[in-house]
Amino acid sequence: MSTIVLKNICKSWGDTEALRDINLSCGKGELLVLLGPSGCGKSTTLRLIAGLETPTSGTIEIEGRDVSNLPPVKRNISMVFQNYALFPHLNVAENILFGLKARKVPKKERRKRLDEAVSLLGLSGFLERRPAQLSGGQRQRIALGRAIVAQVPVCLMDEPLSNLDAKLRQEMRQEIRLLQQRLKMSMVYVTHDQVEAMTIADKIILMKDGHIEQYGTPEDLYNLPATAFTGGFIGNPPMNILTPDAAIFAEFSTALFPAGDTKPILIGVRPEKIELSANSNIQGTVETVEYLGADSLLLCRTGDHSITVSVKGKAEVFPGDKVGLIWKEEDIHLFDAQTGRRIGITAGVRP
Ligand SMILES: Nc1ncnc2c1ncn2[C@@H]1O[C@H](COP(=O)(O)OP(=O)(O)OP(=O)(O)O)[C@@H](O)[C@H]1O
Repeated sequence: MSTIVLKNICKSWGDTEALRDINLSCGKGELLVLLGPSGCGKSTTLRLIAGLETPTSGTIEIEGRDVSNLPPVKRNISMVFQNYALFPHLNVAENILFGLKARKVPKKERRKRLDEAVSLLGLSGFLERRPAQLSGGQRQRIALGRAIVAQVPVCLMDEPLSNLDAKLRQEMRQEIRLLQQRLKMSMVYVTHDQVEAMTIADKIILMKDGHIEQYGTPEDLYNLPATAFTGGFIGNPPMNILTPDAAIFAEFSTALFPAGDTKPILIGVRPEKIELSANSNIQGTVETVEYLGADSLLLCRTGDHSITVSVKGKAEVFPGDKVGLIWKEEDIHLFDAQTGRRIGITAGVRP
């Protein structure tokens, strides 16, 4: 059974249409990531689930109840914000327990839940400190502590790691994932960072301009992007999206030009599927080389395109070098140039 269900949700402010006909569900114990570029409507969707905004139309169900008209406190959810929303004058223990006190949970029960959260999060040495005396990662743990002691089945997270440095973000996202699994929480997690989404999600909802572009597992979005936008958003670095030129058609005539069909297309090729080859019609000039340790990223100019190529190890090429580029037919993703929609189910095959 789904814990959270949104049906036909629309949200506008005056002329600004933030969300258009959003339908989604988050299964019990599932971590659902809302992903997309700035302004696509992720936070609005989360705030609607939390009850911090009201939909213009549509309904929201949590654990089988229609909560569309209920205030946040009646929705049985916890929420973790980007800025942690901690009280500066309260110490760690008081911050964690604030919500429970407000809900008049008995003192003994509060103590028990605090002890559990503190040991789960490794905060035992810090209980007397105030937020200003803690690092960003420790503050984020307090915000998580609050969500844990609430002991509610649904937790909403709005960009919870964006104030942390890259290394801490990586550690904390694993911590959040482990906690979510251990406590069997249903979680909706907002981020604009596709690496974060790919690494922690059971399912991803990729949003664009107030609608859902694609819904699926991280593997679905990586292997079978439904649109050129998804291809260009998922992957690190993202897929190259190219308008085929004469050289690409010459190299891949059978895959791209089935009998008589001349509909304008785009092709998508992942940087890690491209190889350097002396025997290719697709010739380019290396513009930049970035050595990352395990692999190197090359930016190559070919005709009107800049193509990103990911090469294992240290690439023995330099800016200005002429290179040939090649990839396998089955690694080509075809998209309709007008709609951006994927053509065919299997990459490289047209219907
Ligand atoms: N209170 C508001 N009044 C008017 N427009 C709003 C309001 N809140 C959000 N919007 C608009 O709704 C759209 C979606 O905003 P939202 O904050 O949900 O996007 P987002 O995907 O979370 O972006 P970001 O990653 O930058 O936080 C934007 O165009 C935004 O300007």
